[in-house]
Amino acid sequence: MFSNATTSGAEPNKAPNFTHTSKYISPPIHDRTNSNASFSSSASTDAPDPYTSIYPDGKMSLAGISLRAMLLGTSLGVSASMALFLSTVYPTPLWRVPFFVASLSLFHFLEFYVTAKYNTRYATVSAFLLSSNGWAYNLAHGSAIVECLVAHIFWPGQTAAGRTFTVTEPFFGSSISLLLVGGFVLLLIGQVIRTLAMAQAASNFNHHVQSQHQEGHVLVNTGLYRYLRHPSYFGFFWWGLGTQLVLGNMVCFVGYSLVLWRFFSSRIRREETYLISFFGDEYVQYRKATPVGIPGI
Ligand SMILES: C[S@@+](CC[C@H](N)C(=O)[O-])C[C@H]1O[C@@H](n2cnc3c(N)ncnc32)[C@H](O)[C@@H]1O
Repeated sequence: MFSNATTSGAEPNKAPNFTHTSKYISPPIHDRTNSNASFSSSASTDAPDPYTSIYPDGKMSLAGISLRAMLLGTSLGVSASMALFLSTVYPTPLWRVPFFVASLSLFHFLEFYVTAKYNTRYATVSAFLLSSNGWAYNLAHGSAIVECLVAHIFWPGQTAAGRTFTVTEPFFGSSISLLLVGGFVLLLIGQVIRTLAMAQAASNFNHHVQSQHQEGHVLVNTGLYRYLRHPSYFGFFWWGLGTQLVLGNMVCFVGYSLVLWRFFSSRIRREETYLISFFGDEYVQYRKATPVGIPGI
């Protein structure tokens, strides 16, 4: 589901170097009052380009961050409104598609927001996790939308979702299915646990698996980490399956289960090899005492 760009343990994440002196470093605030200093198209070549990164590695583009935040916020607002409209005013099972888009928008926004709040030095454009997951991730979500649309257009009333909500049933009709409730619960619990885990691990959390012990990286075994040894993966796994139950997708539910299980199984194996090399017996004992919460891992 994800490409090596995000999953590779070989490449430790590099935080932007704030002390680096380069022509791309932002000028002092008072210089910005001079129209030639930065935001004018006629700025000198030494002035930072407001549309590209003001940081040396190009990843912490403030323009890129604000653009993504605005697009995700817009997508969340529009799709959540559509889901509400299609489930109440004009009831159709297809409310599930905009609901899924709203969940995805919220997920990616929270990835960045929690990083910015609790692990600020890694709050780069890539912290949105929008592009680093690769084509397979986008294909998975695209397939989920297609399955839901195709199932409801060609086999209305025949799918797991369609049996629950026909076009004449209101959103909170009498026949809310266990699958739908289960999907909502998984999605909600998954999102909350993923977000809380990132906040609790704070600077010890990194979207890229670290292969070298960084200064200040300590073993987190309190909070959620006391009960689950990979709570953010636990959250992501169950959130992903929850989305497919809410969509009523049987094919993608099986596909997501297999792909997510394989992904987290191999990622956890690799991550734990590094964690044992960082923390030795302390991690071995922690691993023995603390479950993952994903079946078979
Ligand atoms: C994407 S984060 C995932 C953290 C954890 N696996 C989870 O699911 O919550 C990956 C980084 O977290 C670090 N990490 C994982 N478990 C940790 C722990 N218990 N304490 C400190 N760092 C941890 C790893 O070294 C890796 O660089």
